[in-house]
Amino acid sequence: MRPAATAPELLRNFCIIAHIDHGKSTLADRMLQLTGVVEARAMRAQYLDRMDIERERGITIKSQAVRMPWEHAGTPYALNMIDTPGHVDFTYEVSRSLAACEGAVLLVDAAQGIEAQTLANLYLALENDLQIIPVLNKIDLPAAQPEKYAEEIAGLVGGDPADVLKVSGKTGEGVEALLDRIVELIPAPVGDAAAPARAMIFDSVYDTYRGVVTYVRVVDGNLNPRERIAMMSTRATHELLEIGVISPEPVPTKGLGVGEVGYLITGVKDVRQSKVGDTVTNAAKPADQALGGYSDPKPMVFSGLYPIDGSDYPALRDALDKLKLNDAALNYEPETSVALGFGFRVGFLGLLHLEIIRERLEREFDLDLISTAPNVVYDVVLEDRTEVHVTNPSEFPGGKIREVREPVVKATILAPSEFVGAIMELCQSKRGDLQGMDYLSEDRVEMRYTLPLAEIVFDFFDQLKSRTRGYASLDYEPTGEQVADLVKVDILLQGEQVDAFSAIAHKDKAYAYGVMMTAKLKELIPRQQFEVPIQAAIGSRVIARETIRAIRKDVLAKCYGGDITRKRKLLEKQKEGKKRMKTIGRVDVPQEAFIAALSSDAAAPKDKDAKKK
Ligand SMILES: Nc1nc2c(ncn2[C@@H]2O[C@H](COP(=O)(O)OP(=O)(O)OP(=O)(O)O)[C@@H](O)[C@H]2O)c(=O)[nH]1
Repeated sequence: MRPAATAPELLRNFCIIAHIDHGKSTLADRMLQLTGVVEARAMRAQYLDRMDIERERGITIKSQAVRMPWEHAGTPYALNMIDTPGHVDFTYEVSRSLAACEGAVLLVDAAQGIEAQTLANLYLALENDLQIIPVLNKIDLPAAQPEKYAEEIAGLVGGDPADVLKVSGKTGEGVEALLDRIVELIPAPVGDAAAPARAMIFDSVYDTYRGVVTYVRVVDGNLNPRERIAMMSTRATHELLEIGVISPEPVPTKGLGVGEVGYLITGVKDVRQSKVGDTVTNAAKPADQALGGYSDPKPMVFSGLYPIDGSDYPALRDALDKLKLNDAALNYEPETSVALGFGFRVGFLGLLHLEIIRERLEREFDLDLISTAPNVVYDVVLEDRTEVHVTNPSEFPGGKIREVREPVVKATILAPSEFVGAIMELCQSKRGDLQGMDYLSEDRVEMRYTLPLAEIVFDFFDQLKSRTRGYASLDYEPTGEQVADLVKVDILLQGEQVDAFSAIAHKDKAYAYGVMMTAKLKELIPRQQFEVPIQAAIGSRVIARETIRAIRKDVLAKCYGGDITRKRKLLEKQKEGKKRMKTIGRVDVPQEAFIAALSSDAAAPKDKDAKKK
């Protein structure tokens, strides 16, 4: 028998928000086990190895929203735990998950205290009017200081330090009390059961076997299997093939009512047809007004992706199309580069997103790629006030420019107070503006900066970590644009511009970029039969120059006389080598030189740790 919908007063929808590694997944696993959703025996095999389970069941579970039964004071409740990604790149995903909940468990490592993402997530939760349950985790650790951090948290969210729950996701201590607290404190969802159905899409994933699986939270009315539903933004209608809850596998139900969280399957094949933030309604009896949606995620960082082997171009296009099915935030357009041939200009949410996509393309689709140095988006206003949106440095307009605007972020840095000086120095060197500073306790400080996105995209996080011996944490969110003194630096080989190396830089840093790039290319490009000047220029003004001296490369020099076949072989080989060269003007540049120059320390994204999930 398929279960019927649950009454709203018996439902609790919550999420767990935490800084990376504070133990969210471990606590979630423990809850699944304590509520009997996953048996203790199966626990290890299944939940700690999510990828396997996804493959086995042929549905992408990712535990976006798991329903758990929990009895409190003799009454059976259903708790929906909604997953939120932890990294800054995906803040927009966090906020949409939060919109599906009434409460949040704010989880803090009892040995670490509050970190930057704890704050960022807490603010998002407060903006969504969620009931916050503060919890200290990992109290089993010898280094845990629950009393100290309970005070820190109480100072932040208000309330009595004694009310901060103390748990261990590892041993399970305190987790039952937490489940009880969720029932007691988090409000039951409210909605109009008699109104036309309205359900908010908070996630949608593509599954090879079942097509798109859409995760929804019902606000008003109800959705039932076999009826026709309509997407309110596009008016497209689909038949509801299956509807149900995840517990922990998909369980079809007789429908979903007010406040319920579950999944829908309609047989569409493209996540864009089931857009996150859209409202699902009943096609026969549609609602008048959509729920407040989310804004579309806007790509923040762009990079050119080119196959190393030009004949892989169609394969790259197919691979991107496939990834797009499951990632509505991925954007790309074909692009050609004199130096790199055919490829795509791809827009990402941030560097982590870029790295994930690149890695998936290489691993799952077996492609060898070059990616150009990532850049942010600039708005250039010309003298006649026309605006140009620049996603590729080589498109930066020449001629008279009135102003250039670049994206800025609001960054929050948390660190022990002894590092304040070091952090200020770093932020200053990155054109940061201190907005405010607060002491969370006597030895921990929160610093707020506005920084150009372009400055933190590269090695900011690495530098922050090294200057604070790993103690600082960082979070940031876009806050708009600012006018800045930016110029385009071109790199020229024998007077020919090489598009892949153009960069947009702040005026004070343009010279350094020019010197660095020309010196590096001098190392990488083999000597030619004529002299090759390498120049860096802003407009027509050359700011740096190196010269590769001429050489006559005679491959036959070593074979005197005789053997004609041997000579031929050498000449053949030389021809082969030439094929892998790109000719810029008259200069032959080996493919490897491009790869080496573009994946240099200066150009490569490095702040890896900033962004595990
Ligand atoms: N001693 C102890 N270790 C814990 C506890 N909870 C989690 N851990 C450890 O802390 C580390 C991070 O735990 P996760 O559950 O993966 O943390 P997370 O917040 O989900 O991390 P991300 O998924 O990377 O964001 C793991 O090595 C866990 O084994 C706990 O209660 N006690």
